Amino acid sequence: MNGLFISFEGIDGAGKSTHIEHLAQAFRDQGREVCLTREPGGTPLAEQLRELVLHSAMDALTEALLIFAGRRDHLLQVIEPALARGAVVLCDRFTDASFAYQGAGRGFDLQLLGTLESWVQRTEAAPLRQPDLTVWFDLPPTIAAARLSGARAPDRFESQPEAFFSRVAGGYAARAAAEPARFARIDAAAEREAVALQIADVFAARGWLPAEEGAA
Ligand SMILES: Nc1ncnc2c1ncn2[C@@H]1O[C@H](COP(=O)(O)OP(=O)(O)OP(=O)(O)O)[C@@H](O)[C@H]1O
Ligand SMILES: Cc1cn([C@H]2C[C@H](O)[C@@H](COP(=O)(O)O)O2)c(=O)[nH]c1=O
Repeated sequence: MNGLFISFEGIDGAGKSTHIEHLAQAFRDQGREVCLTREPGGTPLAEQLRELVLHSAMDALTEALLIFAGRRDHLLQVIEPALARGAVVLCDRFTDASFAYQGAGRGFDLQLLGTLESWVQRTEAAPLRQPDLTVWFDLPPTIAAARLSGARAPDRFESQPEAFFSRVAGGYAARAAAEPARFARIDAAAEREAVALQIADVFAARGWLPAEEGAA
């Protein structure tokens, strides 16, 4: 069976974590091996880099390089081996987040991000490894902020002002417009159950899960 690489994207608080575990179980119920992972992070080394990126002050280039360094390790140690085994890789964020947060959010050079993407995502198995599907939780920043308010101590990204998240949301919209076949937009402002149904439809339409299996 072919591996499947699925990423989940959206601004902080968009609702990704709420739905990923249920999807993982739906795939397991179909007899699939599931690799549940995240970025930044996903390997011991990349988790250490995550701690730095989320909590230590640094300039935009340092931030981008650390994120892509972690991504390289994650891709080689976890994602590629899982895909080679035929597993379903469910990844909470991948490179679209770099274009949205570092590119659109911080104003970092998009061309340089493209160069890093092409270096880091070239593997023995793929000239440019990208997700087969990116589930994009689209949510206005005001709603996300309200959902997250008081929930946890904010990290370097979560403590950014609303204008930052408006730019990040615009960055995701631009990536989705550039690759409409890879992206599935979810109206994440809907009630939890309605969001789950939208996700179920996306997976059923691709024949990856039975119609009822994706709904929480
Ligand atoms: N459809 C929804 N309606 C209302 N609240 C929701 C909905 N979906 C998720 N939430 C709540 O919003 C908060 C953020 O959700 P969640 O942690 O799933 O987002 P996330 O995208 O994983 O965030 P982050 O990337 O910052 O970790 C949680 O408290 C969650 O219970
Ligand atoms: C992959 C990736 C992530 N980020 C940011 C986005 C989030 O604010 C944090 C991760 O936190 P989460 O609660 O696990 O979602 O990291 C980024 O700026 N660039 C990236 O490439």
